[in-house]
Amino acid sequence: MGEQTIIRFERVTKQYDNDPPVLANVSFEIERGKFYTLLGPSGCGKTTILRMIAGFAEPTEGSIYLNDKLINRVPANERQVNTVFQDYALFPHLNVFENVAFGLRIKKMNKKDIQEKVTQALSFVNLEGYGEREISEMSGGQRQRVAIARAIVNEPEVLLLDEPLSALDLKLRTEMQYILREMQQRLGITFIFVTHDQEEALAMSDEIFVMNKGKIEQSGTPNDIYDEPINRFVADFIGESNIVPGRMIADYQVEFNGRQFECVDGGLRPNEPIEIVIRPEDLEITSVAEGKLRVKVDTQLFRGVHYEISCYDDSGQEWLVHSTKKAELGSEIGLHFDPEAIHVMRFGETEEEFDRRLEAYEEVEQHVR
Ligand SMILES: Nc1ncnc2c1ncn2[C@@H]1O[C@H](COP(=O)(O)OP(=O)(O)OP(=O)(O)O)[C@@H](O)[C@H]1O
Repeated sequence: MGEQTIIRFERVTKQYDNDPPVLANVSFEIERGKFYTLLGPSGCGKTTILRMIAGFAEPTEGSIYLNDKLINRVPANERQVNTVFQDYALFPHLNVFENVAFGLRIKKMNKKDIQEKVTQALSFVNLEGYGEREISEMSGGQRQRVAIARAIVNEPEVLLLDEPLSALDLKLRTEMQYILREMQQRLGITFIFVTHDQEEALAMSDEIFVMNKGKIEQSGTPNDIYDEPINRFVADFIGESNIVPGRMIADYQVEFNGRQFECVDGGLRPNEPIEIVIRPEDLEITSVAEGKLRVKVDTQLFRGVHYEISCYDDSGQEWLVHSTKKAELGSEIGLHFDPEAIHVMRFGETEEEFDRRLEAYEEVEQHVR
């Protein structure tokens, strides 16, 4: 375990009754002082991971370590971990100050220290001077900040945030994203943030775990995940992509659309079936003669910063283009892209599907030989 590791999951499985496991054999490490995001569709197991870190649920199998200590059975109140919930879970009959002071009063801290710590926590979330307000007098965004102040006042080592922004409107949500990110950097606390919003994850995180059906499909920095998705599930979930089937010819050479193209990816076997990803913003509109692909423009939407243009090639494959240039509906155009724009993925939506397909592929290979 690295020096920086604060939390470690080792082959953790969580199963309720005889249902299929909601988490299956999950292993990962969380480093101190970073902003992590668990990203994935509803029901993939994000909250289950948070609940196990907080101590509200126990793993069925496997081990969870906090600061190198096995904590599978350590009660929630003995962990240096605090949670901010989606519904804030504030006490409506207490004012802002008392909501934030609650944990400190339970710890029987003296009055002067409580005053100092609560004032500091409120100023961290830009709510200085709001202590005497009732919760009912606070807006959604302000309540969210009270909930965060209540969590950080306990000086946890890890702060868990379960979709804390999902009840806010878009403008407030963006504002809170800045506040949270900035606060995490100032406090240096490890944040583990749960969301199903990929833009939020990309904007805020040092590291993202992309989850699907009780597994982590891929972990990495926002750039890694966006630029180098490992499979179709991740590519589809993070941003918009053109995903087409193809074949590896050799290192740095792929075939798709019946033609060969240079790329910068290698390391896969010649002839291996692959899928290639090209992001819509990496496709450039040009003349048919100059384009690497020839397509017909089908629809076009103005999105403010760019046009979102849907085109089809002769084989009926759709190509989505984000372009600052406008195209003419129904016209034939060329699409240009650089070798760096081609990202090669192993074929199949998920790792499991990939393994099944590879087995089938190897069987066919043996027959051919
Ligand atoms: N106490 C429980 N008993 C039985 N099944 C449960 C229990 N808690 C969670 N589950 C199931 O575990 C799965 C994962 O739930 P979890 O809340 O971790 O998902 P999630 O990714 O956080 O989803 P969401 O984004 O909708 O909150 C779901 O299918 C859920 O129904």
